[in-house]
Amino acid sequence: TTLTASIAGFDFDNVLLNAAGVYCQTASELDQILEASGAGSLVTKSATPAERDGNAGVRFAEMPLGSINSMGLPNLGLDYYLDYTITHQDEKPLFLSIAGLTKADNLAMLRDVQDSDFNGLVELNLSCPNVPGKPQTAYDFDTTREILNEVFSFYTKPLGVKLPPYFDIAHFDMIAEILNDFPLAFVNTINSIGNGLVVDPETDTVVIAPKGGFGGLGGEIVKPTALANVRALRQRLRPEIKIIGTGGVTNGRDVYDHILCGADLVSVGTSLYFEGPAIFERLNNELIAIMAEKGYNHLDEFRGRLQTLA
Ligand SMILES: C=Cc1c(C(=O)O)[nH]c(=O)[nH]c1=O
Repeated sequence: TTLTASIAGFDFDNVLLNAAGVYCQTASELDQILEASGAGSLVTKSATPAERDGNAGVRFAEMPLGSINSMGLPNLGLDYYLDYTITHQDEKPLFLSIAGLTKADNLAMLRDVQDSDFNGLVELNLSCPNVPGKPQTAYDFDTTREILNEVFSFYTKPLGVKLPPYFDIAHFDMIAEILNDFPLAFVNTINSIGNGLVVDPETDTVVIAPKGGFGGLGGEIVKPTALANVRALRQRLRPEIKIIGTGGVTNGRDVYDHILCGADLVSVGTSLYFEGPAIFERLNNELIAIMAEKGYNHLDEFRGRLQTLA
């Protein structure tokens, strides 16, 4: 059974990696993903130009069927993650995530990356839901088109975008129409479902401190939304634009379902947070077992082959 996939000429020896934000803040965490059996790649914590502390107080919590977070983009700054990825990019193809708080920051960081020795893939995060006062860029279609126009006027290395979940068929049409106009290597869908609210039944309070308890949802609970976004974008995007499926992965069947809906790679956030990097080997083994049951030897025998009912 082969679990290989490729994006923009990079060959991955298996489809799994971490979701940006999880197990990717420091070199020590990143090393654990890099060395984890079963992880085909890694993505760094979304970077801003300078180091950020992020939001104050309790900013992550487990909840039934998943997690809620309002980290507020804590990160060690672009140069830290550039250094890490440049140092290790010959071992595996790597993703560098950036999430500027302004268009100017995104463009400045991309110029730095363009002029650096980084030769991996950039994941431009247009979907951070947790910076107070900042909307999720990719819910603003005009701004999204404007940013991509400026990015591709100078950035020539492989680049993809991290998208928030959409919940309206017309929005799938609108974002796909924009993305199809650009030489994107991939899209990663979904980011957390923004601004959920969880109540602690013991204390009648919210469970995270920032933003009055509003935060991004991840884990099992988001799987149907994640699969819908993978499927809808696969059906609409040019085939050259690959898809990284993210959201709701807890077992091999979830990985299989993302691929069935059209994903080329699959990333794991909440479950990785709770189980640690050993999860990658378990997920690969479970995926292989499902493929064996169905008589598949290669992912492309079933990628994108979700059937509809007559
Ligand atoms: C980059 C910030 C993000 C954060 C965060 O740092 O709060 N949390 C998410 O669930 N998704 C993000 O994109």
